[in-house]
Amino acid sequence: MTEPLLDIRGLSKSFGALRATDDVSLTLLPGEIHALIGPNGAGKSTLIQQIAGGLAPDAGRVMVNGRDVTDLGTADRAKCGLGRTFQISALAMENTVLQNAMLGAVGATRSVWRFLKPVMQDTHLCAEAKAAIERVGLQDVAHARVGTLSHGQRRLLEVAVALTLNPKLFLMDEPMAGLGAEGTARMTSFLNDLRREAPILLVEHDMDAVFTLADRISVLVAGKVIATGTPDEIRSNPDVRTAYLGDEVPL
Ligand SMILES: Nc1ncnc2c1ncn2[C@@H]1O[C@H](COP(=O)(O)OP(=O)(O)OP(=O)(O)O)[C@@H](O)[C@H]1O
Repeated sequence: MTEPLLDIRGLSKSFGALRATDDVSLTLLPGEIHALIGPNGAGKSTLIQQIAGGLAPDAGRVMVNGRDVTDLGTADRAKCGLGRTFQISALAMENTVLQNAMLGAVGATRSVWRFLKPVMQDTHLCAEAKAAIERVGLQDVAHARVGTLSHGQRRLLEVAVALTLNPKLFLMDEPMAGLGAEGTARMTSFLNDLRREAPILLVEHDMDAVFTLADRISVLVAGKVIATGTPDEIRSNPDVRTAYLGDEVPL
C-alpha cells in the first residue's frame, strides 16, 4: 500500500466551548491533490495551522513522511519537507522577485533583511531561486520589485518561495483568492503539474478549481470531516448537499 506523505490522526482544537476541529483524520498520498472544503467557519484554517505547526492541537498527531512532527515548530516541520503558502502575503514588497525567492531559500524572514547582501552573493542559492522563479513563469520579472507585480504574479511568487525549500508536500491556503479568470487558469495549470512532484493539501473556496484539480475532496462541517471521496462521490453525497444547502456553492 502507498504510504501517505501526510497522515493526520484525530486532530482536535477548541477555542473555549467551540470545537473548531473535532477529531479530524485525513491523509495526503504521493501524486495527489486532496482538497479540503467547507462552509465559512468550518475549521479549515484552524486545521491547516495545526498541520503547519502554528497552532498546538488539544489532541491528535501529525505525521509527515512517516515522522511524528506534532511536537515540532513550523521551521522544523518545514525541514521535514512541509511546504506552505499563506492566505495573507508574506512577501517583502520593496524587494525584488529574485531577492524574495532567495530569502525564501534560506528560510529567512523580514527580520534578517540586513543579511541580504551576503545571501545574494551565494551562487547556489541564487541558482535555486532562479529555477523556482522560472518554474512559476516569473523569469521576465525576476528583477522587478514585488510591489509592482499583479496580484496573480505575487501568488505565483509565493509558490516559488515555497518551492525553493524543496518541499515533499504542500499545504496551500486559498491560492486562487483574488485571482481573475486568467490568473486562476494559470495557477490551476501550475498546480496540476506540481502534484506529481509534491502532493498538495488544498484549501480553496473556488469550487470550479477544486472540482477540476482534486483527486480527493474532504468536506469539513463544524469541525468534523463529514465525507471524503472523489469529486463525483462528493458531488452526489446527500450529507454534503445538505451541508451546502442555501450556500451558493455549485456542487
Ligand atoms: N484564535 C481563535 N480564537 C477563537 N475562535 C477562533 C479562533 N480561530 C478561529 N476561531 C473560530 O473557530 C471556527 C473555525 O474557524 P476557521 O477560521 O478555522 O474556519 P474556516 O473554515 O477556515 O473559515 P473561512 O472559510 O471563513 O476561512 C470559527 O468559528 C472561528 O470563529
